[in-house]
Amino acid sequence: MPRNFRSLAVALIRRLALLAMGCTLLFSAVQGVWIYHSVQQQLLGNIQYVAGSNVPMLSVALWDIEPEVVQRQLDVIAARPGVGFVRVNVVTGQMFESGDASLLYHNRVSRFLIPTPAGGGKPLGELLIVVKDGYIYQQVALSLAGMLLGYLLLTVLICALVVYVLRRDLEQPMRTMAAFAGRLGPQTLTSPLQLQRAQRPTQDEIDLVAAGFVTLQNALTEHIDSLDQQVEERTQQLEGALAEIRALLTHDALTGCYNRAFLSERLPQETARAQRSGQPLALVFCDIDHFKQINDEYGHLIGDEVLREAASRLRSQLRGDIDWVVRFGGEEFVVVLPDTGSDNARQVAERLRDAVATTLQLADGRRLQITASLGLAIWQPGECMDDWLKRADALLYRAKMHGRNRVES
Ligand SMILES: Nc1nc2c(ncn2[C@@H]2O[C@H](COP(=O)(O)OP(=O)(O)OP(=O)(O)O)[C@@H](O)[C@H]2O)c(=O)[nH]1
Repeated sequence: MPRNFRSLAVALIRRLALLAMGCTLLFSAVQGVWIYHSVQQQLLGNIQYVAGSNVPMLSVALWDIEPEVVQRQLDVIAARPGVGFVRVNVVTGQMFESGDASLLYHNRVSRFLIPTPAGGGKPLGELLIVVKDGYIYQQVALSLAGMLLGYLLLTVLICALVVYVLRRDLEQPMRTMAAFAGRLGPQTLTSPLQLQRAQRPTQDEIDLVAAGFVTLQNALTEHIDSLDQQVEERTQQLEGALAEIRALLTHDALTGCYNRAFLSERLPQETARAQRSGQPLALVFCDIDHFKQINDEYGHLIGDEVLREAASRLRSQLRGDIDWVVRFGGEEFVVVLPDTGSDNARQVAERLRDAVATTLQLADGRRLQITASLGLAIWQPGECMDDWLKRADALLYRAKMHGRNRVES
């Protein structure tokens, strides 16, 4: 988890809580004013009622001059909720009080005339009921506290519900997708994304993102497959090119025979093997007769064709996987015959001479007679490669001297 990570749910809850707090304060202020007025109205209504029910009794008590009764009645009124102080001013100058007299100067005062019991004549006095403002504030505070508690509970409930829905429908699937993306690698690329969400008839944003993931995954898989295919194709091309390069390193491009580099590497191996096994090893030096004349008379392209034809005819007479032919240079070929003694080698050399000696029919209708001279030398144990080649070359020279188209051994 990154250090600066902050969950969406937490961020949302913080904002929701702040908003709820702001709204609660605003509503509370409005509600407070409204509650204050309604409590005040209710209290004044109560005082009207109290006055209405007590003034007749006070009137009788004053008329009958019963000060104890008047005082007792005032005490009853002063004990009522919201009433702070009560006073009766009698026209005779007498005064009765109950409650906290200091409230008289700072609080709302309701005044009621006390008529005579018969109702006629001058009033007997005046009843003053002082409302206790503290009582109103207390009532307002109580109502607001209850309301705030309600708001708080509602906010907590809403936040809990939001957290639950966010966790289940947003946070968990997103965490699963993040973990899935984090685990993605060549081995896991084909493993499906499993969100484990309940089946719903509708789709939401998470489903869209998950579908996008699957599309991306498929595209990646396809891309990697096509890359694999390209790599395979390129590898095959490279291997083909490498095989060609290897063939060029050991083969002659014109005739397809082995080249001299191959001869230098392979011939010592053959002599070592012959040394170990005691088996004979023969070498035939073969040279096309009057090849310069062929070139001069028919051109180099025909000369090349003659070389290709001669090489093919030489190869056709040999054991494919045992004997081998080298283009030694120009129109000279070296044929190596492992496990071949002098009699057999002589027969093979004659066969080679016979195969090469032919008349070629050219495209322009002309006919071209070709022959070859051959020198056959059997390897002598301990003999080095150069000496052996020189011996075969000397025998070839002798075949040329003795009239060409022949084998000397
Ligand atoms: N067309 C062609 N000619 C080549 C190639 N390599 C060498 N030659 C030619 O082969 C000829 C060999 O001639 P020489 O060495 O005088 O031998 P020759 O004419 O065959 O005479 P003898 O060997 O005595 O019968 C030269 O003219 C070379 O230019 C090649 O790859 N293609």
